[in-house]
Amino acid sequence: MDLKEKAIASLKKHASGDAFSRLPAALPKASVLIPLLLRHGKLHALLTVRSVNLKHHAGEVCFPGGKSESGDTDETHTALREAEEEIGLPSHTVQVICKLFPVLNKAGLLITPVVAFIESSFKPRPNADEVSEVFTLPLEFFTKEADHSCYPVPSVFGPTHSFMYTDPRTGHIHQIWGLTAALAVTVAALALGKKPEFELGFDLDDPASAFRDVLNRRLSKL
Ligand SMILES: Nc1ncnc2c1ncn2[C@@H]1O[C@H](COP(=O)(O)O)[C@@H](OP(=O)(O)O)[C@H]1O
Ligand SMILES: CCC(=O)SCCNC(=O)CCNC(=O)[C@H](O)C(C)(C)COP(=O)(O)O
Ligand SMILES: [Mg+2]
Repeated sequence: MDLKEKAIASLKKHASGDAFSRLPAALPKASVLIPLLLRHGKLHALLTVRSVNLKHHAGEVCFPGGKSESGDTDETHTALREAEEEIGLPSHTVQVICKLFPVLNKAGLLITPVVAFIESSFKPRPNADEVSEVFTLPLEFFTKEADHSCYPVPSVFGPTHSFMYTDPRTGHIHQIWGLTAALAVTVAALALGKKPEFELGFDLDDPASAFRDVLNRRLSKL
């Protein structure tokens, strides 16, 4: 099996399917697309920098995504629609792999991560109202200690991860932290089948129970 097939097989084992379909329907929903691609023989992930003019998370690094709209058929539709709106990613070129367990953020928004492969030749067209920059980086970056630190503040799993990534193409330094870092670390560990050099916060052999526990703990506090 090549790198991409291995990643797909491994990620599919952790698909949440409809395991969370009985959650309160009234919860506001959002989706993020975690776009993976092959570049120079390695798995990469695509991230965006949010416009400084946005009301929420201005200037922060995040995956393409956003809130569910009434016309969306499901969480995957939301992720693909948002990615098309924000970075001009044509939905029909995307190979959706799976949905992971949703995460409930502090604002009570239920966020479903959708993992997908995109074409290596994809050229982003950022919508300047929402996205100021798009960059890709090797997925294994999120398994290394070198540019990683931890804040002793609880995030999705364990402490809050933070990474400083210097994009060799632009020289820009990007901080990736909080929810986005937690999702990136999770997908890197699952897709590469590799334990990070720092504490992951869940058992790589059985992430589904950790994801379910986190969600149930958050839901019980609603
Ligand atoms: N054309 C536009 N110009 C400015 N802001 C926009 C916009 N389209 C969407 N937004 C805002 O961008 C944020 C992200 O949208 P989305 O969920 O579609 O990704 C939302 O704000 P809030 O985060 O304040 O709700 C939304 O209102
Ligand atoms: C949970 C809060 C944090 O972790 S803040 C830390 C760094 N910022 C992020 O990880 C961005 C988190 N926010 C998003 O990904 C999006 O705002 C969203 C998916 C929650 C909603 O999308 P929208 O585009 O409507 O803001
Ligand atoms: Mg958005």
